[in-house]
Amino acid sequence: MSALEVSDLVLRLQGRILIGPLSFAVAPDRPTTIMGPSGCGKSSLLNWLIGMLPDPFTAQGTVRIDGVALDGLPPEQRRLGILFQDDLLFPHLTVEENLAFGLPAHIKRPGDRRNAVRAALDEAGLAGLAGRDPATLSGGQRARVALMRALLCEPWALLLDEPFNKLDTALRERFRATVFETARRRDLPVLMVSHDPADAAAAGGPVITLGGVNSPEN
Ligand SMILES: Nc1ncnc2c1ncn2[C@@H]1O[C@H](COP(=O)(O)OP(=O)(O)OP(=O)(O)O)[C@@H](O)[C@H]1O
Repeated sequence: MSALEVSDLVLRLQGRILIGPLSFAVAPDRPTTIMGPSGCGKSSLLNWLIGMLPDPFTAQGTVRIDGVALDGLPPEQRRLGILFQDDLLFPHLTVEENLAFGLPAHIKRPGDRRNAVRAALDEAGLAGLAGRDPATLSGGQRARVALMRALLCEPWALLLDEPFNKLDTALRERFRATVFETARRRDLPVLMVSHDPADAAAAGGPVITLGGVNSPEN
C-alpha cells in the first residue's frame, strides 16, 4: 500500500487557524501518532481526512494515497477505515450483521459477502460468535469486531481516534498489539490520534505534535 500524504493542510475554525500549515506522509511501515492538547484539532484533522468536517470548520490542502486525491472524493468513496474510542457496534444487529455493514458495495453476491464476513471472523478469532448480540460480548471481543468492520471496506489506510482509551490496561495492550499487527500484515498506513505516550511507543513511528513534528526515532 502507498503512503497517505497530507500536503499544506490549513484547518480553520470560524476563520481562525487551528492547524497548519501542516504536511506529512504516513508510510505503511511507520504508524504515525498525532498528539497535542485537548481542543488543538486532532479529531478535526481525522474528520477532514474522511470528508466529514462539520460546518464551522474550513480546510485547504490535499490528501493523496497512491496518486488519488481523496479530498476530491465524497466520503463514501474514501476508502479509509476508522476506529473510535467507542466501538459503535449497532446494538440491534448481530456480530455478523455488524461486520457485513463494513463490506464494500462492489462485493454483491450473497455468498461472497458471507465468505468475506466469515474470513474476518476467523482472522479476529471470533468464529462461533457470528450470531451473537454485541451486548453479550466481552470488551475485547467487541473491540475486535469493530476493528474487522473497519477493515472490511478494504481500506487504503486505517485511522485511529483514541480507540484504546476506554479499555483497561491489560486489554488495551492486547488490543493495541492486535491493531498494529493486523495493519502490518495488510501493509496499511496507520494514523492514530492519542493522548497516551504508550500508544505512540506501541505504534513505533513518528509523532506529530500539532504545531510541530518530531520523530522519536530520528
Ligand atoms: N461542531 C463544532 N462546532 C464548533 N466548534 C467545534 C465543533 N467541534 C469541535 N469544535 C471545537 O474545535 C476545536 C477542535 O476540536 P477537536 O475535537 O478537533 O480537538 P481535539 O484535539 O481532538 O480535542 P480532544 O483531545 O479533547 O478530543 C475545539 O476547540 C472544539 O471545541
